[in-house]
Amino acid sequence: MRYLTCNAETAIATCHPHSLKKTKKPKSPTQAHTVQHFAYSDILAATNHFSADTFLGKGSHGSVYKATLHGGALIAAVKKTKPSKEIEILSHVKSPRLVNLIGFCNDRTNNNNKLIVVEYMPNGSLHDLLHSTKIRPPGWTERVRFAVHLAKGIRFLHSFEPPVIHRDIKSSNVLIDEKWNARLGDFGLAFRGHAADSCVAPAGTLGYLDPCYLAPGDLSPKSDVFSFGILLLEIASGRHAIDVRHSPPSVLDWAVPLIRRGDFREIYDQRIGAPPDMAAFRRLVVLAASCLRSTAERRPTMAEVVECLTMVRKNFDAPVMWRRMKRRVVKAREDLFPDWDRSEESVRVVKAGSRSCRRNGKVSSVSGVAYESRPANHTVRSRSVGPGFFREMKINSGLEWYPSQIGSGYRKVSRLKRSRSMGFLGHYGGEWKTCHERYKDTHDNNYDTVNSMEMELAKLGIVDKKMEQKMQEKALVC
Ligand SMILES: Nc1ncnc2c1ncn2[C@@H]1O[C@H](COP(=O)(O)OP(=O)(O)OP(=O)(O)O)[C@@H](O)[C@H]1O
Repeated sequence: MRYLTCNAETAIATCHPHSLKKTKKPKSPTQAHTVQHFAYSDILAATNHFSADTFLGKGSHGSVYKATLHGGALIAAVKKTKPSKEIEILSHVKSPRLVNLIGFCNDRTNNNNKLIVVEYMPNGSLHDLLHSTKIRPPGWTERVRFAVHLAKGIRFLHSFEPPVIHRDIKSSNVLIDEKWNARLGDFGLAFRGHAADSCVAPAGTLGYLDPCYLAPGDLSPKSDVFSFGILLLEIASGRHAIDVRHSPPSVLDWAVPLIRRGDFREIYDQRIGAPPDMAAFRRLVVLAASCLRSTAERRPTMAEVVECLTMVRKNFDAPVMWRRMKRRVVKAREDLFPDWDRSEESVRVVKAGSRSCRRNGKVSSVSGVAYESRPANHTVRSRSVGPGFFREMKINSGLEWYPSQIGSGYRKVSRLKRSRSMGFLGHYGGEWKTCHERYKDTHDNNYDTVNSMEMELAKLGIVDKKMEQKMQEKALVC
């Protein structure tokens, strides 16, 4: 993809070179941080004379190389940059959500140019992750996580007074660090100032460029919001911003009518299957559509985008959290009671009550899906359960035998007090016992609440703080 205007000299704003001031105290230091001035000979040595084995990639301004500096203590990326405000801007902004500047060096091959040394991102770009056919595309949790990281990075830039406007938000400028966090890089087109100060030609990348940004005076942080909206659609659908193999080629023209019609299932990336929470996915793409509104003023601010995405992320994470919690509790119980007869075990997890379930007259506090881990020779199944099932369970409080409604044989169930409750029954000493009862027997402790077991596990460090809080909220039934 090419820049609409890629003459960096004209594209970079130089109108107001006053220092940056932040309106809100940021989490990370924002004062001009130490920028190292490297000797050209050091860069040559660090990149092995810009050899092919240190080559990382090629952009429209030149190649990027991996550099090993300070005797191996610092790994960085070195790239050529045209005369621009990139170094000045980057030296004032530093955040874990950005590819930060380490230093620079005068380019001996062209005195007008500089080589900039930035943090090395070992896991490539978001563009490669989403579109490469050689690797497995990232799953939903990762995608939403990347979107939140990126939104926070842009919010950070916009929170300056005057704001920093990136102007080139796209998946190839989002790089992934060693901890698999997404960071925004390439500030070659970045501008700081207000629209009125802008005297530079509109610039950006086709497919991501705000249609409202036609003249220098049109520039605003909302142009970044628009590009971020395109990127959100790219993350959700796995489609390129512009792909001539599709009709319409633009992800915007394809997805927005589908969102308007409520055809959300058409949008998600089919390569990774349906999102774990369709309602959260709907919120994600509706947020993308609001970032793409044709009137810039009607688009949300990046602070609002972060708020919305954070909520979406919680919904996406919830099913994963539950699976992880179930695994941890099972493992913890196995560690504590090695003699537990797993083949006789019955595990029931009931997920959160859905609105449709309530509407259908099913049990109000329990959803329609139950997951069961059956005795060893049975496979794990899920099925819908109606009100009758739970009515009976309410009457028969405590532990009861229940005829199996799927397959043959009997299973043990525990009383379900609340939605999202989970019960474990084990066969021990000829009796069915909950892990809580078993624990009481073993340790002769007087535990009076169903949460005590989990609290104990937390004390042992088996369950982390977050999990502990979650379990207290949800009151596991043992
Ligand atoms: N800090 C970095 N760490 C690791 N790899 C990097 C880093 N910066 C860039 N790269 C790699 O180099 C490639 C080229 O980067 P560059 O920013 O010059 O261009 P681009 O963003 O791909 O395209 P354009 O210049 O058109 O915006 C990237 O795709 C990426 O794979």
